[in-house]
Formats: sequence, C-alpha cells, structure tokens
Amino acid sequence: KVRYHKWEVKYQYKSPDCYQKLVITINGRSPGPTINAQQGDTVIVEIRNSLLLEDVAIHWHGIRQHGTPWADGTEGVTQCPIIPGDTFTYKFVVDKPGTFLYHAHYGMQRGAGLYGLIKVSLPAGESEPFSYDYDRSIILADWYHKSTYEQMTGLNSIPFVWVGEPQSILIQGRGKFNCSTPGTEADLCNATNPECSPFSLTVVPGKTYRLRIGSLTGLSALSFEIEGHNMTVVEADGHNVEPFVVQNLFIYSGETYSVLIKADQDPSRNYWASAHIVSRNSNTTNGLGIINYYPNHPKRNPPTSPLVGPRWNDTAPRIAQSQAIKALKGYIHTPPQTTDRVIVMLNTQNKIDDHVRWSVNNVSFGLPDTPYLIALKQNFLHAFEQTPPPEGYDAANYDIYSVAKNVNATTSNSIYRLKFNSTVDVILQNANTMNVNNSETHPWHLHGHDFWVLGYGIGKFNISTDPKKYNLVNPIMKNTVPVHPYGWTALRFRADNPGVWLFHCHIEAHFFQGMGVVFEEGVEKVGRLPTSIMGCGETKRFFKP
Ligand SMILES: O=C1O[C@H]([C@@H](O)CO)C(O)=C1O
Repeated sequence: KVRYHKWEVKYQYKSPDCYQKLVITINGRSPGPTINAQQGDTVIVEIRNSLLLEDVAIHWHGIRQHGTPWADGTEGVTQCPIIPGDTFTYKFVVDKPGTFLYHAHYGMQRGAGLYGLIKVSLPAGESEPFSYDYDRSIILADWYHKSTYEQMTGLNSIPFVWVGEPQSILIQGRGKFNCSTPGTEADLCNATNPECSPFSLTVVPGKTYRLRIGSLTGLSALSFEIEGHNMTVVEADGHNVEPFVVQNLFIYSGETYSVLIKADQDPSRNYWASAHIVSRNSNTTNGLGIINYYPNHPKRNPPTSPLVGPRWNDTAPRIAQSQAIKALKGYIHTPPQTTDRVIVMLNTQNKIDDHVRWSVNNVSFGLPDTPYLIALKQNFLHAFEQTPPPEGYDAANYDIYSVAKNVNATTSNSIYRLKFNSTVDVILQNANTMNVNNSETHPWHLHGHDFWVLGYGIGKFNISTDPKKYNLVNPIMKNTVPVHPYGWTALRFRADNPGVWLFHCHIEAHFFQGMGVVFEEGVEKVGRLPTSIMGCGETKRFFKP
C-alpha cells in the first residue's frame, strides 16, 4: 500500500510551554502528524517549505532506506536542502515493523519543533510477541526560548555562548514554564493557555497499554516514569526486547521504546507521568503529563505531588538499563562472530581557533557544500577532503579521566569508506570534557542501518580483553545508543546498504559543533540519483541555463 502525505512546513506562533514563541509546524501542528504504515508499505511525503527564509530537510529516523539512499533527508550528506517556496517529495519503503521518528536534519532546526513519529505495524495476520489492548504514543522533547538561530550563533561565537539547560520538557508537545520567572514578559506567558495544558492519556481500568515513547530532545537525557505503575520494556528502536520491568525508563535523544503498562491502580483518581533530566545538573522543571483513569476528568490533577525522579549523576542504573536490553528469544539476529575492521572513536570536546567544538579522534566534522552522495556519484572528488579520517587515537598516551593536555583539534569533512558487505565495529570511547571532572552522555545515531550493541564498559576500552566480553549471542539491534560518562560502547554493523550515511551525536548542539562522521559503502551500486536532491554546491551549475 502507498501512504501518501502532503505537508506544509512553516513557522507559527505557539505556546507549547505557555510562553509564546515561534514553532515550526507541519500542517499547523508540532509534533507533526504520526505516519501510520504497515511493513512493506511505500510512504510518500510531499513537503512544501513555507518557512519564508530557511531551508529544510526531513530525516526518517530508523528507516534504513534500502535502495533509496537519496531519501534519507540528511542535508549535506544525501541531499541539498529544500529552499523556501519549493516542494520536495520523499518516497521510501518501511521494511520493518516498529516505532520510528522523523525530524528536521538541517542545522539545529529540529529544536524548533519539526518532528513526529512513524508507527509501522506488522503485516495482516501476524502478531506481536506481546499482548496489549491499546496502542498509544508520545514524544518527549526539551524546549528552548531562544530560537535555534540564536543558539547556533552563540555556539559559533567567540566567546562561546552555550545553549544551557532547556526552559521546559515537553511531553507530546506540551510543557509548563513558570510564567512568574523573573524576566518573563507577562503578556507572552499565559499559564492557562489551553495549548500548554498537560498531555493526558486516558486509560480504561484493567486494560493494558502499549506506550510507544520516542525522545527527540535537543540536549537532555531523560528518565520517564508513571506514578504507581511499572513499565515492561518490549521494544527498542524497532526490535523486540527480552521483556524487563522498570519503574523509570532512561531514554536518550533518538531512541524509541515500547513499554507495556497495566491500568491496575485505584481507578478513582489520575496519576502523574513525568520526564526528568538526568546526566546533566539541570534545574529545568520536570515535564508532566496525566495518566487519566476513565471516567475521571482527563485534566484533573492527581492528588499527589509530582515525582522527583532519580539523581542526575547516578550513572549506575543507567548503565544497568543499557545492559539489560537484549534481543527477544525467537527474534534474535545473530551478529557476525568476527569483524573485518575496528574503528575506535574518541569523543572529546575541543578548541579550534577559540571556537568550542566536539570531535572524534581529534577531528571535528563539518559538512561540505556538495552533499556526499551527489559528489561521489558524479565523481566530484574535490568536493570534500580525500585523506581518510583516523581509525583510532593514541590510547596508550591518553588519559580519558583528565582534560586533554592539548585541547586543540582539527576540522575535516573526510569520510570513512567501507568495503561493501564487510563487518565493521565501532568503539565509542568517552572522555573528560574541557571541564575538570566532567564527562557527558552522548547518544550516537547511525543512519541507514541497525547495529548490534555488543557491550558497554567503564573506563578505557581494552582492545585485547574487552572484545572477549562481547555479547555475540543475543545483542539488541538499535539505531541509537548512548555512550555513558567515562565509558565505552561497542557496536557492530554490516556495511550492506549502498549509500552514504551519517553517524553522529544526536545532541543538536554537539553535532552542530562537529560531533559526527560519515560512512560510505557500495556507492557504485546506487542507481540514478533524482535531480530533485540537487541544486546546491557543485550541482548548482547543472541548473544554469
Ligand atoms: O558543548 C558543551 O559546552 C558546555 C560546557 O562544556 C561549556 O560551557 C556543555 O555542557 C556542552 O555539552
């Protein structure tokens, strides 16, 4: 079946957290419409850019784009951006059931509210390996009052202006900023605006709900919980999980989970749902929603005080949850037992000419003017640097627990070229930032593939002993994975999808500051590129009369 959508993307005044700001909407909404499809369907989305002055591109997060690498929606990698007034059509097949996302992939535009969810169901007659009565979904996000343009300008300035902690956490596009915060224009902040009344999920007592949860925060790692209810984790990034029960779910930007919740508590009242920032010392108030037990009023506040959430700097339970996520028996994709190539990626915060940047192996990434996919297919080899990026760092002489002796890095737009169909391991190695005693959490997202998560560890990865501890039996496959503070995360994937694929930190500011790499594989197998992706960089001249 073909699922056709026609979207208009534009700025509108909205008050997602009671404070009026410009929000990028799709057909008037943020989050945008959910794409509902069945495995094997073709999704067609015709997008009109009505942003007046800004380009746009939309990435289909978790969709592998087999055979359609030009539809990945990554500006600078797989396409030229869609300019104001233009219409662009994405067409791709959803080949896997599960919960996926879509969002802007141009500058830091995602943070302006341009995102939504993709729900892919099983073919008719097939059923999930878990049961539930109703299927619901929410997107978690953080929200800033500074425009993405101001944020990007600050990050690019000398002295550096950090984006800071968000003003609110949004549950399904709704948050609550305290309008009496000093400096708040009273006429722009209205605590009773219906746009910022909390998200309410109505449940029928006794029924079981599959709640699909996606995070598209710009910065924050979150702990999500529902007062008085356990959650059974059954899906992660479109893969069935060996079920495990949590009281609070840690979720990083770019991840999706399905949890089962049974409405088995006292039905005479409502309950809080809460999203709390972890991993950063933030004083942003928790995002709050209401679990409404029918037939209570959906907006009636629970009689209890909202949940506080876990301590922000307690990493042990977060690592424990990461390690608990295993593929469900009967749904295990056994990984290749050996690898052809290991790339170690040291994650550091650096300085380049007094700009604060993030890098991999001391190389900070920048996008070229001509998207790689086009440059490679047209043989514009001067369009980006040809010296390959480093395969690792000088581990023997690098102390990951201290600020680097030399914080300077270089910048490059060169890419990793992978042998088609080879097996590639990536070791994400975390380290200290430029601040003493500080290491952050980075959620890494790979386009075009799911990878096996082979293991997590604390400290410096040991190439001779740690691989012996890999889970090669039932590792989960994911498209986004955290690397914890001072820790490492080991991934394996097959370079079997012809195209050019971004792999990057899903924190908006960090990717903007260079925290990413690009992989190419089998680009010679990619068919004729649609001319609609062209028009920028070297391809401008194609369109000259
Ligand atoms: O890139 C970043 O900069 C700040 C801080 O390190 C400097 O103010 C921060 O927390 C980041 O993640």
